[in-house]
Amino acid sequence: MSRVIDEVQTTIELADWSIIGFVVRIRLMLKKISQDEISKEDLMRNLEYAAQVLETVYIDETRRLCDEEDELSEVEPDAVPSEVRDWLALTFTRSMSNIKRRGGDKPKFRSVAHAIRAGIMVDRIYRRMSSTVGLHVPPNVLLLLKNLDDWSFDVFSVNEAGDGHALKYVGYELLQRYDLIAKFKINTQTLDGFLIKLEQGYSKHCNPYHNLVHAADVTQTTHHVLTQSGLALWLTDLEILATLVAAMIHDYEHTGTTNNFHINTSSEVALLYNDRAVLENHHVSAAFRLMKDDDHNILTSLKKEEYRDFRSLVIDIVLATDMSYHFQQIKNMKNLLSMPENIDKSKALSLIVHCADISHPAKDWNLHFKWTELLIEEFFRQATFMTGVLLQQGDREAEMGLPISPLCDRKNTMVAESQIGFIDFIVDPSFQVMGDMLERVVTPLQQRNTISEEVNFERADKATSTTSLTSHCSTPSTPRSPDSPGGSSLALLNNDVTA
Ligand SMILES: Nc1nc2c(ncn2[C@@H]2O[C@@H]3COP(=O)(O)O[C@H]3[C@H]2O)c(=O)[nH]1
Ligand SMILES: [Mg+2]
Ligand SMILES: [Zn+2]
Repeated sequence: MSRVIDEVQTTIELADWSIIGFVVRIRLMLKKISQDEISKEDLMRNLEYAAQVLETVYIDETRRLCDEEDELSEVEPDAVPSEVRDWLALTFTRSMSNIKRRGGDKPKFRSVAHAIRAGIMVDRIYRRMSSTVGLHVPPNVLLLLKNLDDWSFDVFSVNEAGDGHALKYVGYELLQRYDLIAKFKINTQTLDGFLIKLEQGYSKHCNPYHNLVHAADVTQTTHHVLTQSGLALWLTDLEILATLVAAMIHDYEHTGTTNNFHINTSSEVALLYNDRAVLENHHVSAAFRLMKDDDHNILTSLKKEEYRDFRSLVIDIVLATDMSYHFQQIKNMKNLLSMPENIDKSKALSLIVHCADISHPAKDWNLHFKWTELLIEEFFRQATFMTGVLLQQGDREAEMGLPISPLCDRKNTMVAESQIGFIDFIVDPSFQVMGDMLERVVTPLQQRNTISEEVNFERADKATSTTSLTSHCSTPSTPRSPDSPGGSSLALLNNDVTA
C-alpha cells in the first residue's frame, strides 16, 4: 500500500505542482492510513479519484511533450554547455522552475533535453514572428495567390485586389513558399521596404507595360517553370533566391523606351554603359545599389562567397534579358545541348527568365491580349530622360529627325502581323530550346530518383519513400533537390513546362 502511495506522490510531483489541492487530499489519506482511521471503501474511493486525476494529467503532459518532440526533434542536448543546460532547465521546464531541486541534484537528462528543445522552440517562434510582422496580405489577395503555381495565373487581378502591389505580394509569397525568408534570415521589414522600393522604381516612368505588374508576372512565370519542370530540384537555395530576385528586378526603373532609342538619343544611360545592354545594365546596377542601403538590404545574412555567387548569377540573368542577345543566346544553348557536357546553371536560368519575359503569347488569350495592348501603348508613348516631357517615342523620334522604330509608328503598325512574327520567330523557338534544356537536365535526375526509389522499395523504407517530400515550396507541386541541402524525392517530377 505505502509503495503505491509513494509512486502516486512521485508521479504527482513530476506531473504538475499546480494540482496542490489533490496533493493535500493524498496527504490527508496518508495521515489517516498511518493512524488506522480510514476504511477500505474510503481508501478505494480516494485511490480511484487519484487514478483519474493522474490519467488526465498524464495524457495532457504526454501530448505536450509529443508536440515538442515533433517540432524540435533534431536538437542535440549534448552540444550545450552545462551552465546553459542549467539555465535552460530552470527557465523553460515547468517542473524545474517551480519545484526546488532536491539537495544538489543535477537536472535529469530528459528535463534538460526538453528545456533545450523549448528554448529552441521559443527562438523559432520568435524568428517566425519577427519575419511575419509587418507584412499584411489582404484576404482577397491571399485567395488569388492560391493559384500562384498556375501557368495562366492572373497577375492583373492580384494587382487590383492588392491595391497596385502585385510585385510586393507575389515576391513576398514566393520567397515565403521556398522558405527563403527563414533560410536567409531576411528581415520582413527590410523585405517589405525592398519590395516597395522596387515597385516605386517600376512606377517611375508610368509605363503601361514595363511596370511592376510585368515584374510580378515574369517572377511568377519563372517560378512556374522552376517548379513544374522539377528544375528547382537541381538548384541550391541561393540559386533559387538569385533567380527569383533577378526576375523581380529584371526591368527595374525601365524608362519605357528601347535600348535603340537610348543609343540613338545618346541618353545618359547609353553613355554610361557604352551602348551595350543599356537598360539591362541599369536594371541590375540600380537594384544592387538599392540593396546596398541598410533599410533595403535583404542579403545581410549572406557570407562573402555567397554574396559573390548571388551577384554574379543575378547579373548574368538580367543581362541575358537584353533582346539583342536573343539569337546568340538561343544558338549558344543549342550548341551546349548538342554536346555531352553538363548544362551551365547560369545559362539555363538565364534562358528560363528570358522565356518568362516573353511568355505572355503562350498564356491564356485574355492575358496575352491585355499585355499586347499595353506594350503597343508603350511603344506609342514615351517620357524621355532628356526633357522629362511626356511624348510618344515614335512622335519624339519624328520630332528629332530619327528613323521611327518598328512598331512605334502609330500610322503604320500592323499589330496582328507583327505579333505573329514575334511568336513564330522569337517566342516559339525560345520555348522549344527551353523545353529541350529542361528535358536534358531533369531526365537524369528523374532516372536517378527512380533507381533510388526502387532500392527504397526493396528495403521497404517507407520513411524516405515517394510520399515523404521535403519541398522547396509548400505546395505539393514543388519537390526539392537531393543535391541541395535537405533535398529529397524526385518522384513528383513532370515535364509540364510550357502549357
Ligand atoms: N513585338 C513584341 N515584342 C514583345 C512582346 N512581348 C514582349 N516583347 C519584347 O520582348 C522584350 C523582353 O524584354 P523586355 O520586357 O525588356 O521588353 C520586351 C519587349 O520589348 C510582344 O508581344 N510583341
Ligand atoms: Mg528588359
Ligand atoms: Zn521584361
